[in-house]
Amino acid sequence: MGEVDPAFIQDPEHRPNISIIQADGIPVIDLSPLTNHTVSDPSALQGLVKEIGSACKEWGFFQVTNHGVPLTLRQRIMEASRMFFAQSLEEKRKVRRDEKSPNGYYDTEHTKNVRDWKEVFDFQAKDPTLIPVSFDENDDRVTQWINQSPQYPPNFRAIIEEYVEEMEKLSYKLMELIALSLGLHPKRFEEFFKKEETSFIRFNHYPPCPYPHLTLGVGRHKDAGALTILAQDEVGGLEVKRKADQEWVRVEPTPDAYIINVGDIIQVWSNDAYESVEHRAMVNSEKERFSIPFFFFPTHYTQVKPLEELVNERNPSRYRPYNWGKFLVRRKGSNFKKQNVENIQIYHFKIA
Ligand SMILES: O=C(O)CCC(=O)C(=O)O
Ligand SMILES: [Fe+2]
Repeated sequence: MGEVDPAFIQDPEHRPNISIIQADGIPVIDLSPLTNHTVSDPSALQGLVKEIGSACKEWGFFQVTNHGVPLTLRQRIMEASRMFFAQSLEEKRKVRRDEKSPNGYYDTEHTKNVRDWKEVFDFQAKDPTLIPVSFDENDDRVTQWINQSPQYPPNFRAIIEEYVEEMEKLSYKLMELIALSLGLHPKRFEEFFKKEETSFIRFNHYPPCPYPHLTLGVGRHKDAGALTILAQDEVGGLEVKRKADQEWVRVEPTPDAYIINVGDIIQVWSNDAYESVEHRAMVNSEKERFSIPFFFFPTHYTQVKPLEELVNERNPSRYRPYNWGKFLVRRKGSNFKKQNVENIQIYHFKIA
């Protein structure tokens, strides 16, 4: 093995610590009260809502069990992902993304301008997805992002579509619980997503890496959307920055659980009551690893700002409104290739 390409090397202060701390305490929340009661009967859900609220406040991350997503579907999609990535680079590049059409395969993603040790396949939940042409505030034109259909495995697209439907169902349930935990109407968030959400699903493949002390599968970052629902395989590697002491702690794989995290949009909607937490993925020198995050994103025309019910004179709004579609377009462009400027972040909209 030759020298590592410098594009992959993390600055010394961001390199992974090989002697990891086990995450004690990422809450595991049993969602079975949801299947036994409907959210229209909030009293039956009080305990659950409280657990969700504390997890969002104290960790920004939690795992859910009894979530209703069939295990067989999860196994099928994991297997399909393995089959897709096992193909030659030439085959995968037939469904490659480019700057204009950001869905499909690529292996050159950068997080904070350092290259990630991974390859990826992205697929929009809605096909087509409506999105602004550019991040220029004065440009009102809207375009469509469409999906690419890999030829192999043959039923990949159908499995993805079935799985995305389950991810959407779970996202809506979680948003209802989060709304209740903030004292809001359970359907408060629905209008931001219905029909024209910009959500997407990502297939991550982290090949074995001979330099696990220098590189990361995904560098430290916060998720920009509302919620992320992550399936990770049994290898493990996800690390979360624990709010209590700012230490990196590992989230151990749990076979049938999903890992949920609050994204930047919930941080803004809740006016910082719930914070989006930094996380990253380690690579492994021996084993390859697969993960599948679903990013629940609102409609492109959503103006993201703290909810009126959650601000008052004593707790004034901490953010200026921003347009989600413009934010997303700008973000996608900068993840695609190394740039010399910092990525757009929600703190750019923070009211000092
Ligand atoms: O693979 C993982 O465990 C995390 C991936 C992630 O954080 C992301 O894709 O945003
Ligand atoms: Fe992430």
